[in-house]
Amino acid sequence: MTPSRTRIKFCGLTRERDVADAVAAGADALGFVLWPGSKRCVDEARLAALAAQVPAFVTRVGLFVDASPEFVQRASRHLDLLQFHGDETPSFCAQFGRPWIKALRMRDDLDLHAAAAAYDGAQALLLDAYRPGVPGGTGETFDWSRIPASLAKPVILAGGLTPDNVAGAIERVRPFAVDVSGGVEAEPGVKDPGQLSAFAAAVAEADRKRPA
Ligand SMILES: O=C(O)c1ccccc1NCC(=O)[C@H](O)[C@H](O)COP(=O)(O)O
Repeated sequence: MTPSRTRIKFCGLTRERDVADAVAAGADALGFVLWPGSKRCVDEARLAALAAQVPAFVTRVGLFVDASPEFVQRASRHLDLLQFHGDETPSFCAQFGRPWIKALRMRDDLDLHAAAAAYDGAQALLLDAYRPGVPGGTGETFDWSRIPASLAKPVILAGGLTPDNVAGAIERVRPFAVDVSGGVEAEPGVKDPGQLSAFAAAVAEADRKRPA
């Protein structure tokens, strides 16, 4: 499938004003980190408040890192899509009967074709940088040439994207969507409205230059 435009997911939102700014900038999806080890973590009450502010047709994504099934189940009341960022198995991810995606950290030995086959129930694979001991939000890029031109699942490209490098990433990878957290922040968990708009503008510009 060749999408007509690159979707945008802004991740790690913690504040109402950032949700409003991200939607105004043109977000297709907003990510809420539900892992207590993150500076961007929101608790269930914050999640409920932020999720209630998201308009129709903008996807509310919850990020989990090896969470308990009970927690995922409870949080999913406020979510449209589940994103699993830890060592969750395909059957763990599928047990909630909700749409889900799997984040894969690009360790040197990761076989993407095998992962796409294993996680065949996923709606997409989110490819992120690998740093030992850090499940996500590293602010680091990885070698995009490792992503095959054709994969059995749509690719969401993440890891160290910024308004300055996202156009090159789109040109190189042609992902279904791009995901950014640190590259549009003033500090962890605090988005910068100018960076959100600049990122969305860079994506739109890259799409305009994309061959038909
Ligand atoms: O952002 C976090 O703190 C985080 C913690 C644990 C798991 C995932 C986390 N973020 C996941 C994301 O989807 C980020 O957007 C993605 O890793 C890219 O982050 P960045 O490199 O900062 O753009």
